[in-house]
Amino acid sequence: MSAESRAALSIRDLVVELGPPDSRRAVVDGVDLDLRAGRVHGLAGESGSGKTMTALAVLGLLPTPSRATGSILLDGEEILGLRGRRLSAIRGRRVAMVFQDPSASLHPQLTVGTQLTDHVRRHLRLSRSAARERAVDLLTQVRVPRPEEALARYPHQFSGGQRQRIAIAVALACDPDVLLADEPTTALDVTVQAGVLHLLRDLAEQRDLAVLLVTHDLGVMSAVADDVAVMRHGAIAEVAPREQLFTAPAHPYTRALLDALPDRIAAGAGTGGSDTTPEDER
Ligand SMILES: Nc1ncnc2c1ncn2[C@@H]1O[C@H](COP(=O)(O)OP(=O)(O)OP(=O)(O)O)[C@@H](O)[C@H]1O
Repeated sequence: MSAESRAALSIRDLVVELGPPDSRRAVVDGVDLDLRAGRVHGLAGESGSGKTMTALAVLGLLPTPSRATGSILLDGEEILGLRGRRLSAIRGRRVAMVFQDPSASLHPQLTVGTQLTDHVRRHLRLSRSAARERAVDLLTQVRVPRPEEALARYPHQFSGGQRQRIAIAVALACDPDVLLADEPTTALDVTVQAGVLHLLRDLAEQRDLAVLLVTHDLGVMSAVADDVAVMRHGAIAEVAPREQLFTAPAHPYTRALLDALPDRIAAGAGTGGSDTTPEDER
């Protein structure tokens, strides 16, 4: 625990090894990371550095065969190694995840309304009308235009940016404390990326949500992350507040990553964007 508020999620000495016991390979090798309520924590690093495996370990979603050791505390409670009902009680309810491809979280043959209301009715035991009200409220929060009408539509009837907003609404349906977002804007047009990133930033603040934003793109970090951890070869090379990381990187690897960025981003200008849904996402 630090002098500040206790971390919503605290990862210590996480080691993830993939493969059968006789040929295990460590892809995460001693990661320490604290996620705090109301903040966006960036996890950057090149492809294959172990960012996704770190996030998947939190939710017990690692590929098999694999082994994860260390500690992952959710509000002080150990969740690494949980299985069955104890894991289900956490996955999607207290810790939720959105992926690069929103289709991974959305059922193509169910309306948005059904997906949102089924989820909250099952987990929160709400009446049909209360669940519908909550679904409209969630779609409003993620800034999907005309939320009442959106409930009756199917995922393919929305643009990629809107689909990702809907996937975020589904992830937030049970009011989790922690949201893991793995490359949530990588598949989107540059013009709509900024809107989704700013949405994550606002949701963290408004809902007191701890967000882990996994991306290989430091430009994305410069737009929204409060703190940035840089990962390399399965370990954290450096963690720092965004400003500090961009202006005075301590680790040579971070400096090399920053040197490879266009000047506009390295200066901390970010990817721009606004708080509203851009017209071309509608
Ligand atoms: N299903 C899998 N089976 C075996 N090895 C895997 C599997 N998924 C990932 N790996 C390996 O684990 C290592 C870490 O991968 P991980 O996906 O965590 O990296 P990453 O930093 O998220 O990269 P990227 O940005 O490319 O997703 C890589 O060497 C990768 O090849």
